[in-house]
Amino acid sequence: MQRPAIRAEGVGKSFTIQNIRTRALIDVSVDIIRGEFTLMIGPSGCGKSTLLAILSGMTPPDQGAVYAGKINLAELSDDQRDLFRLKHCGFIFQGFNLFPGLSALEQVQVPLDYMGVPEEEARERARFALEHVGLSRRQHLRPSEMSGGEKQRVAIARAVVKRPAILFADEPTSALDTENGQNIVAILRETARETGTAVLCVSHDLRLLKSADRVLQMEDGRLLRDMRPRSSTALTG
Ligand SMILES: Nc1ncnc2c1ncn2[C@@H]1O[C@H](COP(=O)(O)OP(=O)(O)OP(=O)(O)O)[C@@H](O)[C@H]1O
Repeated sequence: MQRPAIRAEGVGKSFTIQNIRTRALIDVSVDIIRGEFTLMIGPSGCGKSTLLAILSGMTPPDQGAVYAGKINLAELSDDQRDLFRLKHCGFIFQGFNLFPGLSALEQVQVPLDYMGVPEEEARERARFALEHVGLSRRQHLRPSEMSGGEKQRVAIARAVVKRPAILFADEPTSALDTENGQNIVAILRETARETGTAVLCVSHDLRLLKSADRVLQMEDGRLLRDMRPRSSTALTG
């Protein structure tokens, strides 16, 4: 049975700047499934980042609901949504967002420290997460001593160490060459398969299409198509 980690229902979002209103999202309904690598594509400005921000509880929608289980994120306070993100969401960004002064092992431990996990357990879990991304031997290195691909793998380890229900990746391969990019995608897919995490990846990189379990295509604030490339079926659109 397909279990959604998060579900948007009739979500709408607009931004108004200098009296000009932009409808970033229009009546978007979608569920992101556990254990799947879902890719979200679409032209610049079509609403991908806004949807990602709403699904992760970073931004509240103007209309609609976002369910994590029975909890509607749209009804939570800012503090409650912050706590939801800390406990249940992992994030990976194009620019890695690592701390310059920390070793790989320390970077991965940071979220566990915030969550109050005891030091020894945090260290053990961080080591295991670095092993998952193939960096056991490089755990003492700082970002300046690592390649782009290695830095992104540390970022993945830092995101998965929390055992999040959902992992959001925003353009995770755009700063990497083909080989490193493919390596990162393989790790993200494996993470979904092995841990049951729902991985939602926003990307312009169409090379990722062949690795995705599911592809969501957006256009002008709407979800245009919902496809499963390997089974060649379009669920909608
Ligand atoms: N904070 C904001 N204030 C005003 N307008 C915004 C804001 N965030 C997004 N928008 C507008 O909403 C629309 C959707 O933007 P969004 O960033 O979600 O698109 P995107 O598909 O992620 O684009 P890209 O691929 O270029 O990152 C755009 O027209 C954008 O200008």
